[in-house]
Amino acid sequence: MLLEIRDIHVHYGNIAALKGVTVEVGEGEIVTLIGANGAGKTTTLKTISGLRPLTSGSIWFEGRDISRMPGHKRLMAGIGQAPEGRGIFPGMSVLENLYMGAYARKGSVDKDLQEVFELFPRLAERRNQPGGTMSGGEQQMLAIGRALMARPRVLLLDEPSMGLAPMLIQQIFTIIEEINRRGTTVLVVEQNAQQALQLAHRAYVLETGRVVKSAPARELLDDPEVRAAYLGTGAGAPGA
Ligand SMILES: Nc1ncnc2c1ncn2[C@@H]1O[C@H](COP(=O)(O)OP(=O)(O)OP(=O)(O)O)[C@@H](O)[C@H]1O
Repeated sequence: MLLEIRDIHVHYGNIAALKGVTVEVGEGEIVTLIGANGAGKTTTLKTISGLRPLTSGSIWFEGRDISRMPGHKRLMAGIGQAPEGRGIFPGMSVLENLYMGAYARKGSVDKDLQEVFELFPRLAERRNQPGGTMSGGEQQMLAIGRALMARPRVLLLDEPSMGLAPMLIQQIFTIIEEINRRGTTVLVVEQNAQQALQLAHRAYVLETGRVVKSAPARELLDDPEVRAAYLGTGAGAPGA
């Protein structure tokens, strides 16, 4: 396994946000975590990238226990994240934002910049525009592009579809597929379960800090409980 999250418990003060979450991500896979608001999806990603400490359990990356490794070292080790709510630098240009993504890296970044511009032609067109004046969808592209500049082995994506129009959601998911096809492993957290399950190879369903199901994504698309709870197409719904 490239990334293994083993039975992690995470607290905010006295509140248990994760109560024993186990997730595995194999090399080359797209894995998705789906679940309702507050299920613990964002907390899981933040714990993997080192933004939240563990109470117990462990995280393994390329066979190494990284549970206590500081966040910046995890980034350098190959764990890249595009955070929820974009998190780009609003006063910096698109190009500067992209260069910031590569700050912890050695070597030339020209090839990576070229690849990001290939994936997101819109960023190339607007390379000199301040990041903060880009549209919501463009900022999402910029956040993903910036994360790719670090050349991650696994890319953590937090709700890439959030706040986007349906056409743009489709576009972002197609690009994530392409990023994966070019060799990057992806762990994506989504409320948009339908799209996420169509994109991913495998999926985990989180409920109040626990994994309640894990299966090939296609199977969950046909699972009556998942359809009722997350796809709005359960028994009695049109098309069920
Ligand atoms: N900074 C915080 N302080 C206290 N509690 C928090 C904090 N961040 C998250 N929580 C709590 O931890 C639990 C898990 O939250 P988390 O953000 O991981 O859920 P989520 O599945 O990503 O939800 P959403 O889809 O709404 O983003 C929730 O009960 C939330 O209220």
